[in-house]
Amino acid sequence: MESSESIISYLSQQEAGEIDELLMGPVGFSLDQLMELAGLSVASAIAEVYRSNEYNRVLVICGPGNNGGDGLVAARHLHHFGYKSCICYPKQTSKPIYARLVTQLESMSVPFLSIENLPKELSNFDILVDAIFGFSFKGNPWPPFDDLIRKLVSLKDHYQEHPKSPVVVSVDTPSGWHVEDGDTSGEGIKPDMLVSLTAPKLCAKKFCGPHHFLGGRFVPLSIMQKYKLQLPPYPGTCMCVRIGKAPISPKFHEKTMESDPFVQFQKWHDNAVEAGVKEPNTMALSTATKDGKPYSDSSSRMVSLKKVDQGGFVWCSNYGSRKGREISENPHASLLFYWNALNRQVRVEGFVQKVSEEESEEYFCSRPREIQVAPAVSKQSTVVLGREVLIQQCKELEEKYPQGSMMIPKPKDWGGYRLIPETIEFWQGDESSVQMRLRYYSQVIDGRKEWRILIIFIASIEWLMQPSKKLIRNPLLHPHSAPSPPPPPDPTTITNLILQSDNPNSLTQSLHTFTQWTPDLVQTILKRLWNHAPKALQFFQILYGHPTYTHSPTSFDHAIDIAARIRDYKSLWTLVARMRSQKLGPTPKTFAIITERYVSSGKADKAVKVFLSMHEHGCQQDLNSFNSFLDVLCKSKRVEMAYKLFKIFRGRFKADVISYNIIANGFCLKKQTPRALEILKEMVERGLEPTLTTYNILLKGYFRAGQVKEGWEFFLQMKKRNIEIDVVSYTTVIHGLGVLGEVVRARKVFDEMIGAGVLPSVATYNAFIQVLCKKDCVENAIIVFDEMLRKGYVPNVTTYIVVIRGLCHVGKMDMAIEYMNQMGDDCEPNIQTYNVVVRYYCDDGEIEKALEVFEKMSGGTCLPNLDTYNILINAMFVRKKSDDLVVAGKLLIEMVDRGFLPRKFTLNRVLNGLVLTGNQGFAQEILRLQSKCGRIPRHFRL
Ligand SMILES: NC(=O)C1=CN([C@@H]2O[C@H](COP(=O)(O)OP(=O)(O)OC[C@H]3O[C@@H](n4cnc5c(N)ncnc54)[C@H](O)[C@@H]3O)[C@@H](O)[C@H]2O)[C@@H](O)CC1
Ligand SMILES: [K+]
Repeated sequence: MESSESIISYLSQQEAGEIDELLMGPVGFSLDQLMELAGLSVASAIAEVYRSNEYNRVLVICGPGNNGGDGLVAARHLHHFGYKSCICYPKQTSKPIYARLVTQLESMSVPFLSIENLPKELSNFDILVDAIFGFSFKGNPWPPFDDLIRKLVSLKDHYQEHPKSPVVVSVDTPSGWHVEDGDTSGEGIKPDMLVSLTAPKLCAKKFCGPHHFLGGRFVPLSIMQKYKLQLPPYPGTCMCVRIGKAPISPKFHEKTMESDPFVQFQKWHDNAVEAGVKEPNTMALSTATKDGKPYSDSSSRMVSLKKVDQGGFVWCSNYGSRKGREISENPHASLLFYWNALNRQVRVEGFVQKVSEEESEEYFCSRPREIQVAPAVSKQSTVVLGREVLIQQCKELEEKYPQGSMMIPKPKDWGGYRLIPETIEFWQGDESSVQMRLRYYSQVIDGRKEWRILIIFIASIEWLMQPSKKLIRNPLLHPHSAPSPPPPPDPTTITNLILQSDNPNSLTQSLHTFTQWTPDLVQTILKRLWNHAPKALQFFQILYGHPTYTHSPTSFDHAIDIAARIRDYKSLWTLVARMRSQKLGPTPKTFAIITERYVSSGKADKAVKVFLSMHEHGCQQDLNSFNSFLDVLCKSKRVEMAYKLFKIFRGRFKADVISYNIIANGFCLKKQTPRALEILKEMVERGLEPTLTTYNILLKGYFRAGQVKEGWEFFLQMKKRNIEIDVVSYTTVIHGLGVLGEVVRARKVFDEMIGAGVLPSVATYNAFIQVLCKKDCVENAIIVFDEMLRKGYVPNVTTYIVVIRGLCHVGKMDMAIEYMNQMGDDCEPNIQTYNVVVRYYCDDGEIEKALEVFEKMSGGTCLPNLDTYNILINAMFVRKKSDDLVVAGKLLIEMVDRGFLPRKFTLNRVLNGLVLTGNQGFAQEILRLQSKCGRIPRHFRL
């Protein structure tokens, strides 16, 4: 046995065996006892590092010996700690001790999975516990353990680039490693955590994962002495102790933050202590005079944190000091902690109160005597006659209150202060360019203080604007080198900055200082903010005031569309006026957007007025704008209104074949093919020739109206009359036949078109795949999808949606998600894709998974829309849990915040639910929200 440089002993295989025999011989332990304690320490160590709310699903893989037994015990404790344990125990022994462990787990309904039933990828789990082999392992692992170990190895390879892969925790030794020489091949498992039992084995020297713990708190002094064991002491009542330092700067992610800032502070403080930060309690205290102007009338100094609890942050001081004086005239102060080793900072702002006299008394008594003396003699911040005088005073005090006799009394003007925080902000430095601050701020709701969280991404804009610091060169030193180009602007970073900002002034400043705006960049950002209309409009407005950048007509159209979508007609017309004053429009396209939005919000009459008044805004109506407007009306099934208008104005605008096609299409959409035919007859009578589009419209009309026979006849006629049938005609027939249940015929047409010299388009494939999903089976749809890929087609978002929906529909959710994950950069999932998945998860009662997808959307480039919110809110009533209703309430608040109007029914349902489950306070908040939406219920009382 040898002791490492950091006073830890490592055991050889033989020593481990000997100690084992001693423990169960002369020392008097039974095997059950040792195993119980070992398993408990493994579970405790896991719980210390991997919290059950982030890492919940655990698979414990148990080997044939005692190491496996430890695993069984650990699984039981983890279950009680709130984890979801699963066991894989392929070589169960009949020895009673193991049989009992198995019975215990079975009685708790902990599932046992056979090797065959293990998921192919172990990535379904958050934690994999390797309890396969311990210190008695020799040679190479035999089946089936060789395969299991290989799985653990390849998992690490496969998931190296993936941020969320399961962590591997090895019990006593990493299985497959030589007990003394470690991972000699270099191809063994690489656990993230090792829990050494009794004492680390020699192989543990080679462990280089982030978490090494020692467990098995049962070694008596006799064994310690006999083997000269040097081991770290177990703190307090802990079953395990960390060996070595905690990893520096664990990843900082908003999802892992606590909802209570005091709990979060404690967590970071603990990390600082574990990481060996020298003075984790030291903080800078800043105070100010009454009208505290910065620099002149404020002051900072380091003080030591005495205590932190839900009441606030406490430190002690002389009340007569400068800080004391400043606090007495201005109770606002701030604290700043900086934990260098972790690159973390916490800022606390709030106001300060003196603690009670008793509390101060208590703090004073708890101080070591040497520190009691100083405040007792010093009058802080007053001039002392000399060092000697002070030393003399200390001496006198010591004589007056000799050690061990009377206590030194607390000086009158010494005591504690408590800062009651209003905001607490956590910051962690990061390698990446986007850094995050998390700010908690308190709000009083119904007399109760509640914490809200604000996530702020920083360094983004400045970083975008300047060449990175490393690139800055002194032009005098490098006269010939071209200035480094600034890094390309990143729309995601800017979008996040806008989403997270709660301060319009600083956002304006950031966006204005950036000078490289282009219409493309602005449009990308507007698109990303599509489902957060208020933010999108704020962004547009800020850039409208930009010193050098001017919006393009397309950006104006985007902004107008967004304003119209949330029915903010005032902003809409302001934007139109601005467009005009800048001589950028409004264009016919602008009016197409405006009229479409009016029509879709049920204001068709208003839309007509807008169309007829276009010229008053400086945009003359013409045939194109007339046709566009007719199309808007027809597509929203207002064909009668369109037809009336058409009859009035066809002379004025000289209606063409496109106008007639639009009206005919309008009737087809309403399944009125005879009316469509009438219109077309009229057209021919007026001397206008039908085009291929005209025929395709009719063809589609027949199928839409369910007239398969007529549709088919018409198709044959088209062929017969030598009309050059195009890919649209074929796609229409394939889709039409298929949707009406004629899958075999649809397939025949699909096969036939290539023979006829017409190549299917992606739309044709989409139509066919959809037909197969709906009327045949999803497996066949996937065959066609694969064929499409093989032939070099690039599927689009619709293709994926169709396949994903098909899979969801038959309950193959995992596969659907796989397809969604396959969608590349050029074809990212859009809102419809997400909504399909969210909807099916909700329908299956998998609310958590639905919320997980929702979270992913909220944090990504595709924000949720009205449908997403409606689907999720409705799902929150299924389980009849009061927590779910709170989530529903939060979703409501968020959707209104983003410019979506909830239905009255939805609002009332959530309100009722909250009241019935005793959430009156929150219900009040929803009620306020309701008045904000202008939808106050008539018969509602809290
Ligand atoms: N202080 C101690 O001695 C304690 C030991 N405990 C645990 O007990 C472990 C040691 O237990 P065991 O001695 O039962 O042995 P292990 O659990 O290390 O495993 C040995 C088992 O694997 C089999 N085996 C050995 N080499 C193999 C190979 N190449 N391929 C396939 N199978 C192989 C053996 O037949 C035996 O069944 C420790 O690592 C620790 O986890 C704890 O339960 C409690 C206290
Ligand atoms: K192991």
